[in-house]
Amino acid sequence: MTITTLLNDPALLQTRAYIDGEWVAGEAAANFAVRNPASGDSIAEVASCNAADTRRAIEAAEAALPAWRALPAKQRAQILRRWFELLLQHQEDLAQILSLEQGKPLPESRGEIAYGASFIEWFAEEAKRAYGDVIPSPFGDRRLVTIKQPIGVVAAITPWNFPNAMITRKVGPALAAGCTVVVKPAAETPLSALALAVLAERAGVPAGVLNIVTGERASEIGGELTRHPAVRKLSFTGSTRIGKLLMEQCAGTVKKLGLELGGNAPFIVFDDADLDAAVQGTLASKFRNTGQTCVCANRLLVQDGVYDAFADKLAAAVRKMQVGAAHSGEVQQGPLINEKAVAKVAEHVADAVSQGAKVLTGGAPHPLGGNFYQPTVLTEVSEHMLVAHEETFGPLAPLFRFQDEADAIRLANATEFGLAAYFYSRDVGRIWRVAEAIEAGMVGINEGLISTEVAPFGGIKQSGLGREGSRYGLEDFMEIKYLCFGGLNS
Ligand SMILES: NC(=O)c1ccc[n+]([C@@H]2O[C@H](COP(=O)([O-])OP(=O)(O)OC[C@H]3O[C@@H](n4cnc5c(N)ncnc54)[C@H](O)[C@@H]3O)[C@@H](O)[C@H]2O)c1
Ligand SMILES: O=C[C@H](O)CS(=O)(=O)O
Repeated sequence: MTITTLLNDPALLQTRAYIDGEWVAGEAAANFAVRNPASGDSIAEVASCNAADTRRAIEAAEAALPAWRALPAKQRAQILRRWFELLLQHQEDLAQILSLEQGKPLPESRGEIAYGASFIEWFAEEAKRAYGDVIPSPFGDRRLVTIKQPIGVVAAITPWNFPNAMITRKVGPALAAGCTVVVKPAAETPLSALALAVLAERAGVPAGVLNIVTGERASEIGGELTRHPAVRKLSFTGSTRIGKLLMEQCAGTVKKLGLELGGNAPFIVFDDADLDAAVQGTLASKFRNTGQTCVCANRLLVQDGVYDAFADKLAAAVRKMQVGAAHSGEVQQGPLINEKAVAKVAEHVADAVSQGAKVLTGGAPHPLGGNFYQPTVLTEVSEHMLVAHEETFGPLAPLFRFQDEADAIRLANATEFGLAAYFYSRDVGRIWRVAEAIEAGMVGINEGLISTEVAPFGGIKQSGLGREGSRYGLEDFMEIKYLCFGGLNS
């Protein structure tokens, strides 16, 4: 299947990098292959950029900054609005591209395109609300105000698991604030990023305001983005390991940081929970994107009295899930992104079983082979197992037992991560006690799907810094300037 036969608008399939409003092959005129994770087939050959190309992109963003930041916010908002409308008009094509290069089922890809577009819509509106302050002056001869100004050139480095939304969740507020951006998408999924740039160009985003630097040499490109003095902020979404590395690299030029990192979400089922609702919440939270989201339930903590009933209900629901390639028909679980991801799931299952866990369903690679793994439920899992401390990032639901509320909170918080957490209870006192005690940036209460553009997305502890989306998201791309007007009595 060739990708262009799937598209209504084949021009959305770009394979060159986008620098200073030009589609370029890159200095070395080299390419790298983008592959379909369901089959391993090459989908396209994409420009492989190097440090020199990255410098050119940063210089283009720097040159475009004065005019873009000087544009009245309402005009920036109008351009973002047009981009949002184009994203929705081309939702099907963008979803086809996304499913082919990332593997998620088409309904999930359509959902991601709508979710990604919602950030552009939201920040088109927020652009016009970057308010300052008038501060009551303690001085008779002075007046005090603050104004908000864009941080400047932003570098954005994004992951493969949401190759559309993780870019718009950064570029939306950055452009709304008056910043210009250089994006380095994951080498696994550059086509979605390039398609976003095609539509941004059509929407009227000026040359140099948005740049897409594609390539498989992440450390070379990232080295330039994190050390170049013209870059004033790095916005990174990815693993905690790489986030820490990039933090260190940014220190030399004291860049502002936005970090959306790894997770290890607890999903707590109390004995007063609606078990059917908890099962649906688990399917939504644990198995979305075949378990490859940062906010996936990673540990299911189930109170002793309902453990067996919940385990049986969950296993029955998981067994019904269809596994297959996105374009093979109606499936709920796709392939993992690569064989390394499959190996990690297999390692977590083998480690747990070797220490006494039981396989209730799944527990082995899928008969389809390749990057497909059976959706799996393990019982009798304990906190000494790898799956208790590491983010699995795959279709594995490990069930831990707990006795009481204090035990649940202790287990839930026994991690260096603090991105998302979930719990099911119908006791209002318990809900408030647990919601306040749990160490996470976002908490789903009787709900497994919590992400939306209107709410602050982000974590605490080693899950990151800052928030994306919501009314807070624009602040993360702005500086506050304090103005003191003196001499009023002279
Ligand atoms: N908190 C969030 O919002 C969020 C969202 C999605 C994914 N994640 C996390 O990301 C991880 C999975 O995504 P991943 O495998 O793409 O993560 P990753 O950290 O390996 O890669 C993320 C991005 O960083 C780039 N990168 C890798 N090494 C680099 C280097 N040395 N210098 C510069 N760039 C480099 C990659 O090319 C990619 O673009 C998981 O831990 C997941 O929890 C977090
Ligand atoms: O995994 C990355 C995304 O942030 C997940 S979500 O779609 O924003 O919940």
